[in-house]
Amino acid sequence: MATYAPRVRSKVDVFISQLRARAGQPVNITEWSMFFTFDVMGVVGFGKDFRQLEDAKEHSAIKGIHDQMAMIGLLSQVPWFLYMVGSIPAISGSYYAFTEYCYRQVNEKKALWERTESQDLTDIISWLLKAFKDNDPSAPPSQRALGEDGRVLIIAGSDTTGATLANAFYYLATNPSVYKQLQNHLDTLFPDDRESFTYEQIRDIPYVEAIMRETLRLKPAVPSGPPRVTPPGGLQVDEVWIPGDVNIIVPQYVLQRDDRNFVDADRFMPERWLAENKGKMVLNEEAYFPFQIGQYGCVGKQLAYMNLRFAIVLAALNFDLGLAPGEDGIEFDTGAKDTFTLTVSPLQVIFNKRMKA
Ligand code: HEM
Repeated sequence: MATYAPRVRSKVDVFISQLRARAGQPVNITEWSMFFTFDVMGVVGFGKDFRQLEDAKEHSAIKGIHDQMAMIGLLSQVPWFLYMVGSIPAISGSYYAFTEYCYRQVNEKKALWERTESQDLTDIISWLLKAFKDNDPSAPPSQRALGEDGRVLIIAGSDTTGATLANAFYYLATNPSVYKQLQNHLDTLFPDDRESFTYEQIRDIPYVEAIMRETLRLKPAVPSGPPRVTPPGGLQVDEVWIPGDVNIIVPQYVLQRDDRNFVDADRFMPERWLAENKGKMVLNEEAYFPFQIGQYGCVGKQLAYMNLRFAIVLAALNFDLGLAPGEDGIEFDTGAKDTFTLTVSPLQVIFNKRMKA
């Protein structure tokens, strides 16, 4: 993870400088959050910069993924059908184009390795490629599976983190007292310099952690979670018997908003996660699992946190923010769709440069 920090930081710096250039004007923070997280995943996933932040527009390979997520959301309950549809260009359109793009990146890297015999292990796909070449038992079983891993990596890492960052900005813009408290806290930690801290210095700031946790509790980026299959002998859950080989889901969104698990469960209250309140406000921590748990739990959790920590801390140190005139946030708050990952609506936010205290 430590080797990713400078690359993530350099992308966050572009993100912040673009917000600075648009200070005082409405910014669609959903779009910019996605630019940021897709760019990061391109760089640390493939060693390929999509440069969406620099160009202020969506890369052609990524265009359309969000429309296609609707199809994925619907068909992921029938994985074999999704696989089949995803392979037919005429039906799957830009989803197919993105798949092809990812396969090409993996193939190019593989060819480069074969030509140069140098194995540059600075991005995630290179580790998978190395495992594949070494016939490691953990490796993807075929060239196609390797390409699929590349595709899944980008979608799983970018869409989720981008939606979470946009959600965090929504909560910060609509809860000014929380944002002020965050800024005061960070000002105390970094009184003289708002830019040159290390990742180590921001990786465990309780109020920042609380804001991320609370955002992921109310708006988990994979709201229903992937399906699981019951064991062949069936499964007893309290008084309910589920037969064997049945697909089930345990939706985070529902459990994480249940008053039996969290006091005032529908309200954004980051302070519930602070040590002094947790015992009273988090009634059942086992019901909190935005990254899922167990051996199939998200492999990218720490990378997601790194993106979010850098972006939230730098934004709070550099800007005051609020919803843009004419933006009430209602469509953003209520119109998000469960398309396997969470598809969020545009949100117009104004960032104003902070005066030096
Ligand atoms: C806030 C951000 C994120 C959330 C909420 C999230 C959540 C999840 C969840 C719930 C799963 C399903 C786990 C299971 O099946 O038990 C998952 C899988 C996965 N995540 Fe994340 N994730 C996030 C960010 C990332 C990042 C940054 C990466 C990049 C490395 C990543 C890579 C993956 C991969 C490769 C899988 C496996 C997908 C598969 O098996 O098809 N995720 N994630």
